[in-house]
Amino acid sequence: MSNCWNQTRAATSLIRRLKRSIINPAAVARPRCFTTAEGHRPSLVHKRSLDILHDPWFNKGTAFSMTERDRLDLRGLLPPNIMSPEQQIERFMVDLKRLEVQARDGPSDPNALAKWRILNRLHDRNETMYYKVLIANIEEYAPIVYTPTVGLVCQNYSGLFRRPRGMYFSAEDRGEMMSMVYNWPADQVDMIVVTDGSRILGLGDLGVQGIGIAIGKLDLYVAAAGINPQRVLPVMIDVGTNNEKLLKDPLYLGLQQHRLDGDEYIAVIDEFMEAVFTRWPNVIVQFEDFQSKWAFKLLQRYRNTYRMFNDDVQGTAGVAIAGLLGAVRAQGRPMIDFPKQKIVVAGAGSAGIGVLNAARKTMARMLGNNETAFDSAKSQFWVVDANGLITEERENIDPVALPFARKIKEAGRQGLREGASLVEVVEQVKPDVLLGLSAVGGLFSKEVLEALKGSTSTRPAIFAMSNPTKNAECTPEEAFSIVGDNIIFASGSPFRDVNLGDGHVGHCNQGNNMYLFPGIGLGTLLSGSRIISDGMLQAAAERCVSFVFCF
Ligand SMILES: NC(=O)c1ccc[n+]([C@@H]2O[C@H](COP(=O)([O-])OP(=O)(O)OC[C@H]3O[C@@H](n4cnc5c(N)ncnc54)[C@H](O)[C@@H]3O)[C@@H](O)[C@H]2O)c1
Ligand SMILES: O=C(O)C[C@H](O)C(=O)O
Ligand SMILES: [Mg+2]
Repeated sequence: MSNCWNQTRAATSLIRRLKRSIINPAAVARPRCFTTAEGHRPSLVHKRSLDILHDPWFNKGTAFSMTERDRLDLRGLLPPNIMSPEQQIERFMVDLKRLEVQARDGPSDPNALAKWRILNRLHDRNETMYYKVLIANIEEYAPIVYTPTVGLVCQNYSGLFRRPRGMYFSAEDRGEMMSMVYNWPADQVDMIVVTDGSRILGLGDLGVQGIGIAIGKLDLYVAAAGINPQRVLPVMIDVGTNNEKLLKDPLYLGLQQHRLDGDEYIAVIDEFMEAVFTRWPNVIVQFEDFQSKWAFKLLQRYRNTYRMFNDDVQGTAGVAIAGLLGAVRAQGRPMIDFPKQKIVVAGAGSAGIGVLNAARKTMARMLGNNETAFDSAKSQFWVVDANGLITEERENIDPVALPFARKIKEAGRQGLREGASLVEVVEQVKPDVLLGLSAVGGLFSKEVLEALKGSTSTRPAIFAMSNPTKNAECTPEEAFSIVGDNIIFASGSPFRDVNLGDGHVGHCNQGNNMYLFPGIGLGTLLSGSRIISDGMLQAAAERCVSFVFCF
């Protein structure tokens, strides 16, 4: 819910300066013969000649000085004119900016994939320059290296794959992971983002191609939290895929078998966790885009033993809390009014339930933090999934959704029943907030938005948080035109602000866990905490609120 990259950058650059030796890529592991930007901290490089030019961690391309060229056996391997890093970037940006002549970037940027390719090639040959470009233009290129373009990249990954990035552990590697983990060249890894590709954004099971999401998340760890790019590791755990199209595609790069399940599945993830924490005991592992069925189970299984968290469950929750509190403020009410908000949530998966749990805890704290407070907080939520309103009458209810099932009598008094449709629920409840984490594009239809006009709030909030762009529950244009100019709007993927006429702007805030997960990782790294506790996540969410401007 924030357009606050500037503040985030200012904060992280401050931390970076304070903790330079830990997290500044320029200051760590630089080869002895290189001159760093600050001109200090030499470090050893054993490579010579073309091996250096082909190593993205050390390659400086045309920016190698004459002395460096002599020392590293590079003389004659590069054009003679030595470029400054600034000139190199200028030359690169000419190439990239050419794509913006015909089309400005944005949610439906037709050149997004072409831009991703150009940036990815730079990432492959010169990491330092890649991150300089990304950090300097983060607002512009986050939607390219991250959501929404990363979704398209994952969908097409088998075709786009050129050079490997990160590690792949597959079901075929059972029994081997403890030794495989030593194939990674870095002796220190601070951050791993791991996925099993089972629920990539709102795009479903993309199997091995889901590694793109781990790469995109780690790009933000480097660009927004200043983590050393040599100490990040994207990981794909390939236990197969249930995506029939991929299973039939001869060019698909992953295991062509159905997903492992049950104990077999857990055994693979257990082996992976043991292997990475044996080699890098201080690493932090972010679980990303695991289908809900496993997201909660794995979080409970590991969270008290390993330094890990689940971004979709816990990162999203923190950002949503920041947005929900920001909305209360934008309604002109004191934050303490948060427990009075009526919230309809569409989607009861890893993200929806994560948000509900955190919102309930936050409300309960505001109400006195006792059993009664905890109980009365849950009465503020109405949860609708693919089968409609969730009540205690629901058969085979998912245990994680059970605490939010409405009592059937209570629902009846409101004119609602088990399985009531989203329109009916919005009509009857008249919520202050309508929040979507359903992965269903267009779910907030004209009828649903019309119903929200009856909200008891002067400024109803609509959070269409599903990704990527086409999966958003509604667009800001639809929300402003149907519900009215006064709404508070946020989306998971970036949209442009809406021109409301007469010089008025309908602001589209962004509600994406990218505003939190880099801070969760950085905070854990710097604090040295052995686990990532609820208290830490709550503190992170509260910090995030202070950066939020909900228009
Ligand atoms: N903005 C963010 O930071 C952020 C963070 C995490 C997830 N997400 C997005 O949230 C979406 C859901 O993620 P998830 O992990 O919870 O997925 P999931 O598949 O586990 O859950 C989806 C939920 O939506 C429900 N649903 C399906 N059709 C529905 C309908 N017609 N009406 C109401 N509910 C319906 C399903 O029953 C299920 O409960 C994805 O698009 C993902 O990209 C966004
Ligand atoms: O990846 C994102 O953009 C947010 C979130 O983690 C998601 O799964 O949609
Ligand atoms: Mg995710």
